[in-house]
Amino acid sequence: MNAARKPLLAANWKMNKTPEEALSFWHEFSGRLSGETGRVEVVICPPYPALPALQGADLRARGVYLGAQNVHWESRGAFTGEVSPGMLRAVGCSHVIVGHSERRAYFGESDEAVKRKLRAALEEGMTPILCVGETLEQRTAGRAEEVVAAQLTAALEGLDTGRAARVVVAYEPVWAIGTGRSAESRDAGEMAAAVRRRLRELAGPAAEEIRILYGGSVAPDNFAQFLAEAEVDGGLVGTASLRPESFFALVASAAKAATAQAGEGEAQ
Ligand SMILES: O=C[C@H](O)COP(=O)(O)O
Repeated sequence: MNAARKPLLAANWKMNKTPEEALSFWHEFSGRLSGETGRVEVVICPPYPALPALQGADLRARGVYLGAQNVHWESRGAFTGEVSPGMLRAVGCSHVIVGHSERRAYFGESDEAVKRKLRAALEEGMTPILCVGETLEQRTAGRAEEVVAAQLTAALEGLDTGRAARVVVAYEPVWAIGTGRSAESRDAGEMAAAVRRRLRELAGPAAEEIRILYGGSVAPDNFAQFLAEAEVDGGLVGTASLRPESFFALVASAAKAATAQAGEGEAQ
């Protein structure tokens, strides 16, 4: 982490929780909050049908943001099953995940589609959380950095610096997602540093403002190690975000790390 960037923790519930279950989670989770959201940007990304229920709850009053897991790039039209950025805004979303590896792998989402989604989200004033990451095969072949750099280039090349600064990048090694096998924090730190280098090439000084998250089997017992890496600014969390107590433990851990870092900054 770096005191110059506010850490961000996003819950990606994937295809889990009805509106009722989402509200039940929120009541239990919010009951535990006591000021952590002043230090950490917390985002909850439920499935689409649960968005209105959470929009009607007191997330914003408690400093928590609402996000979506996907978006289409067009604003309206004959695109059966798709949802536009404006529609997400209308149900309270300020953030949206784009290019998650599950969307790339299971739904054929191309780099070009990811780029369009990212730009459409920015155009609507939303914060896109751009997911990048290599497969195990690519890592074993020593191509992890090259693959991630290409994904970043495809999504971000040509973006003006004002918009680029609003992007959040989530580095998620595909082999670590939902497997219980997280990356070693040192490897994640090295990949985050490689992401930052590529961002500098693509976005110049705006790169220093872009938060880089780690995702892939993040859990309360390993998260602090990732946050200790200089270029890791938070997490994109699947499984451990489904239970209020474990997601809160992650939020508390990030808030503690941010407080410690702010203290170090003041002491210098
Ligand atoms: O978006 C979240 C990631 O895919 C990580 O999922 P996970 O925490 O279940 O490994």
